[in-house]
Amino acid sequence: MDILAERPVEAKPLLEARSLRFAAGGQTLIHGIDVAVEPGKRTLVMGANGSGKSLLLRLLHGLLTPSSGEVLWRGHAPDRAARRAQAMVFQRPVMLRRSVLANLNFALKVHGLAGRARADRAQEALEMARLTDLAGHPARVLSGGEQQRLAVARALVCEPELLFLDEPTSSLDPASTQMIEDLVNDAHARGVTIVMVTHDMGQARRMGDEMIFLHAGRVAERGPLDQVLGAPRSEAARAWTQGRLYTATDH
Ligand SMILES: Nc1ncnc2c1ncn2[C@@H]1O[C@H](COP(=O)(O)OP(=O)(O)OP(=O)(O)O)[C@@H](O)[C@H]1O
Repeated sequence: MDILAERPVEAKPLLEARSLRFAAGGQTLIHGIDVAVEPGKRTLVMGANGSGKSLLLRLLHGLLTPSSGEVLWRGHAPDRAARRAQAMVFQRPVMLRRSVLANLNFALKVHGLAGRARADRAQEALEMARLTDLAGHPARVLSGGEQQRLAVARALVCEPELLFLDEPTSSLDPASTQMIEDLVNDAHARGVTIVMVTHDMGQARRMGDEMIFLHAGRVAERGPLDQVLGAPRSEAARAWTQGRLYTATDH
């Protein structure tokens, strides 16, 4: 018998950070981080204010250039196709001064879709985000919850393989949060890999497969969410899960 065949197949990371460091204003803010994002998983990034969560997301997505180290997409430097396979949703949605539908159409146009295919895809996205009735409204007059639904729909409409979300529900009420979580979970069920920053422990338990816990620009802990929350090894993550205050200057 081939003993190699009995070994579990290791999933290759979709995205990897190797010795990622970022400095600005004479300060090192991200200190040589190594992380891997597994395909098809929902990886949550948690940690205190200022621990570097947004910076890490921006570095992984290629919006910031690392001072040293590298980000790899399927083991290689990200090319144009890799960038097109990723999308990001920010804490505060940035809407074009156009209608809801035009915001979706614009994203699809940039992605190279035209004609019937574009119209059909935009319609599906409207339905998915429950925004069909608001299709003709200026996007900027929508409520915060509706804008964030549009932002998630606009990110998903081009069918990314990887979706980054930076605290997408931090200013939303429970009903709006639920709708965003449903959109993200539906995308995940269709195979989209998720990397999401959240401060919300309930959301982490509802949505996380893997956890990266940052403390002062370093990875304090990472692993399966149940393991990190159930038996945290680092003091920073332990304090967090127990609801204790633990400041960035504690070590
Ligand atoms: N361009 C920059 N120049 C200098 N300092 C920066 C820059 N961007 C971020 N920082 C600092 O880096 C640290 C990490 O910022 P980051 O936004 O990643 O934190 P965070 O973990 O996302 O925090 P929060 O939970 O408050 O959103 C902060 O102290 C921030 O002030």
